[in-house]
Amino acid sequence: MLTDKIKDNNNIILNIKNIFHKYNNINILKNISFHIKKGEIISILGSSGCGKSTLLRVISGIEPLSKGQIFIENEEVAGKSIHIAPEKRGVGLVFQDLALFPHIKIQKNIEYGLSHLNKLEKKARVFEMLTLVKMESFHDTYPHLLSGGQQQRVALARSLAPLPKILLLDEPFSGLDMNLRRTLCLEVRNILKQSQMTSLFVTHDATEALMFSDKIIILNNGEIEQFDTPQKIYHHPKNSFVASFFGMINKVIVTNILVKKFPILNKNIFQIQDNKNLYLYFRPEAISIQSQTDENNICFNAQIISIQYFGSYVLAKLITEEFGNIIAQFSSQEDLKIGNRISLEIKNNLLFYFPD
Ligand SMILES: Nc1ncnc2c1ncn2[C@@H]1O[C@H](COP(=O)(O)OP(=O)(O)OP(=O)(O)O)[C@@H](O)[C@H]1O
Repeated sequence: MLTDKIKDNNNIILNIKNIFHKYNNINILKNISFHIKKGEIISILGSSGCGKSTLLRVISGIEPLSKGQIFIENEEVAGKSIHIAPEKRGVGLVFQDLALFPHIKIQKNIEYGLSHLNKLEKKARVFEMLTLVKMESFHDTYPHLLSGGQQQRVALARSLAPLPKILLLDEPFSGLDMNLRRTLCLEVRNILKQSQMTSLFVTHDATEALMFSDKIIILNNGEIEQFDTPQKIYHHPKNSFVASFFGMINKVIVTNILVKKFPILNKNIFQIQDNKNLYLYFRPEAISIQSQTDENNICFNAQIISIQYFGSYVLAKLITEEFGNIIAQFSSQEDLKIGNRISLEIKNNLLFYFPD
């Protein structure tokens, strides 16, 4: 209905329309379009140099746009002959190098950016933000006396204090050790959800993107490969680039011999053109020890040639007649030994097919 559509449009906080950005005449961002609704947390995931930070800089206004349009709450902030200054866009920023002022206490650090409020309002806002990030007892402390994770929480409180329309986070956890990184990632997600803050988060860590986001943008060489929920991106990747982004993946060429052996493959691949090689992809965890023969699954035998232990799971290198050498993930509770012959299966819905 029209009223639903209008409501939906009003819900859009950031709208990016066909944007391009060039450095030294080289296109770094190429025809990027997407939008973010109120309260959504979106990640931009991509390898080093693909343009993630450039995209954030263009949205914040630190970099001018080469072409296209950017709207924040329906106001055009960048476009043909329009460039609203960064401080007037209502955008909050959180970077890896926190940029807390070292010589002033936490309370004053958070008050920075609240000059439009009176003394009482400032105090109330600082307390509210410190409570949100569970740092209220540290208001009278200097930044250098806090741990890395605590400093990052204060930096978040400072960016949230002016109540920005959208928060841009550029690899905010990358300076921290892995355990703290994962814990803080979930904590920050809860804080952002609690405050209904619309957020755009840059990372090159696939697990972090899966944990943190409502939706993920996969960026490759300045272009969007896929924009979808973590579940869809992981289980229904659009192409081999996206499928390969989340850790190890097995890749096997589809031959007539393979299709003859596993007729179920034929059912799945009818849409593929004849003149292109077609590859079958499956993740190590898609392989499981066969419970019973099911013609809808791919069932095969393998011999274990090596086992790598990771605590709760193991990665086993297998040799198979059908697929050559492949990698499988099993629970470390399984009693597996090098040289064992095992019967395995891959569920039909865990197979991907892409031309290459
Ligand atoms: N100021 C600049 N002048 C010229 N080229 C630049 C400038 N800033 C970035 N680039 C180039 O633009 C491309 C994209 O850089 P960007 O920093 O956006 O990548 P990124 O995806 O954020 O990478 P990383 O994950 O390593 O931070 C890179 O090739 C980089 O060398």
